Amino acid sequence: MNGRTDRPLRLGVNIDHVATLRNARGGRDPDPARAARLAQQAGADGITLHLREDRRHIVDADVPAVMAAVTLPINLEMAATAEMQAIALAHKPHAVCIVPERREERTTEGGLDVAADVDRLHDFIAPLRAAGSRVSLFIAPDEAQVEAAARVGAQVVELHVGAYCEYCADGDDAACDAELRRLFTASALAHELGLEVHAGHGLNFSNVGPIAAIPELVELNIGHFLVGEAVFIGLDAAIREMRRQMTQARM
Ligand SMILES: CC(=O)[C@@H](O)[C@H](O)COP(=O)(O)O
Ligand SMILES: NCC(=O)COP(=O)(O)O
Repeated sequence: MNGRTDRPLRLGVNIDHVATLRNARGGRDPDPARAARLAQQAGADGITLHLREDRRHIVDADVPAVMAAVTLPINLEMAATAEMQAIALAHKPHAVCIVPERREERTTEGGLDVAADVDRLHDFIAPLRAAGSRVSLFIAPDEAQVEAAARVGAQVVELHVGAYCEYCADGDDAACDAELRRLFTASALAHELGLEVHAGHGLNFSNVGPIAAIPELVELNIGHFLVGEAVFIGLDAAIREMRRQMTQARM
């Protein structure tokens, strides 16, 4: 699998888990808006934040605070609910990424089942697009889901790379390679259908290279690892190193 491409690859820094740490104690520190500012200074191309229905990390007030803190494009991740749609329409972020959510899950476990919800998602997306947000769907690298994403009017798909990251971490090379192939195939199909292709979830310094080499990808969203790594080397250094590895993988 050769990923040689001239297409630039953006890094969206997800600051959710700065809020996780803040919420562990209550109060204001550490401040996700400050993290977003620092990410911008370190060379991030965008800021991602996920306003979960249970507000376990990002809370409503973080959305305007982060938007005011940076000039970068904001990618608001959210479930396809009426409450979240109203919030997105009030703030009009650059991008809205619709993700599946279950309260019991520890983190986003899988992709959105777009194929099973075509009519509802079509109607849900239309006002977001009309308000000027680019609409992205967070999906598994599955051809039926990519085709459904194109049908419902999404402009972008973000491929969930969590399974690939887990197989690689477990040392299951066969499953890791098979998942990587699925990601290459889904990316090529999405691009062919006119969708912009992003990827994210669980990326770190050990697994980002093969993903960054997928030629159709134009954006990676990375958060949990970068916030964790910030404890050891600082957020600025963690973001710069991730950028370096992404660029290297692209060459
Ligand atoms: C959808 C997604 O992948 C991200 O939002 C990220 O994983 C951080 O949020 P959670 O850890 O709450 O899923
Ligand atoms: N959509 C994926 C994202 O924003 C970051 O995921 P993670 O790096 O926090 O797992």
